[in-house]
Amino acid sequence: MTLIQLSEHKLFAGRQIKYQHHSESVKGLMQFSVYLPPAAETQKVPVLYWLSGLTCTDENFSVKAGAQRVAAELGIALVIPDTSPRGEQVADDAAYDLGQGAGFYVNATQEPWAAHYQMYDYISRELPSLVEAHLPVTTAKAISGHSMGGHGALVIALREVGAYRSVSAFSPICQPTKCDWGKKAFTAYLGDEQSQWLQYDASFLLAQQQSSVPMLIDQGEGDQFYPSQLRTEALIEANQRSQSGAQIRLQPGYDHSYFFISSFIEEHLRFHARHLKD
Ligand SMILES: N[C@@H](CCC(=O)N[C@@H](CSC=O)C(=O)NCC(=O)O)C(=O)O
Repeated sequence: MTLIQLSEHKLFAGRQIKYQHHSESVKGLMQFSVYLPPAAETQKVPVLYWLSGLTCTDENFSVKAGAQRVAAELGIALVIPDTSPRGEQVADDAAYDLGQGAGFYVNATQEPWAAHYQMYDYISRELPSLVEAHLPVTTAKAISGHSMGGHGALVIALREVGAYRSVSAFSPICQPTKCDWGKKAFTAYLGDEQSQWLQYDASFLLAQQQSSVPMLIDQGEGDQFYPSQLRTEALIEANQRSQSGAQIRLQPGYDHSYFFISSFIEEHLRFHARHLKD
């Protein structure tokens, strides 16, 4: 599989690069961005995967989060994929919370979505293999994300036991089986059988077992989607029930935007660095 470089910018002595490639999982062209810190010029570096939220591409986090300065200092690569398959041949919906830009990081089983919406496999298997084969990175991985992407990061880290050194999330959709965003997307992508939904519900997965993956979550108390869509309390309860030791912090006054993410991204990067450098 080849990577086609679309753009490159020097940034904090490292490189911000956008790639395009054919994906076997989603059966089409995908784009992702990478930040390679200066250390990657001379050695392999660990990677933080960032999963974005509804309506996003790889651009939102790349230009709004302000993560690259600290990633440069810590010697961590950032890999920032798109949030769904794209293109005229790919099923879509007029609403912002279904279809292109809203893949929910699941493997769809229902038509017309199943042909291309295989985002779980793309993020958890194909993309790391591609990145590790073509870029100067080690196999040490962490994962983080925002909102729909926070849901994706938590579900992937909880299901792929041992694959990620740490997981973090900003304003994650904690219990998608019980909120309007999740119920709409899961009905479309996975069908009406709700037992199929639970494999993608972080609160359900965390309640089932004591998780050993270090986990940090920040939720703004001024978030317009909190608590109705995000259901943070379900994750807090699951964390208590399973005694998993996740840090789940409520941050007074912060909303759902990238202003919140940029306020705490440094703490998340330093949290991941501690586990990636072990
Ligand atoms: N357009 C919608 C809300 C869309 C939105 O807020 N998207 C968030 C993620 S929400 C959960 O996944 C986002 O990251 N937007 C991109 C950005 O750069 O801020 C509406 O109007 O309600």
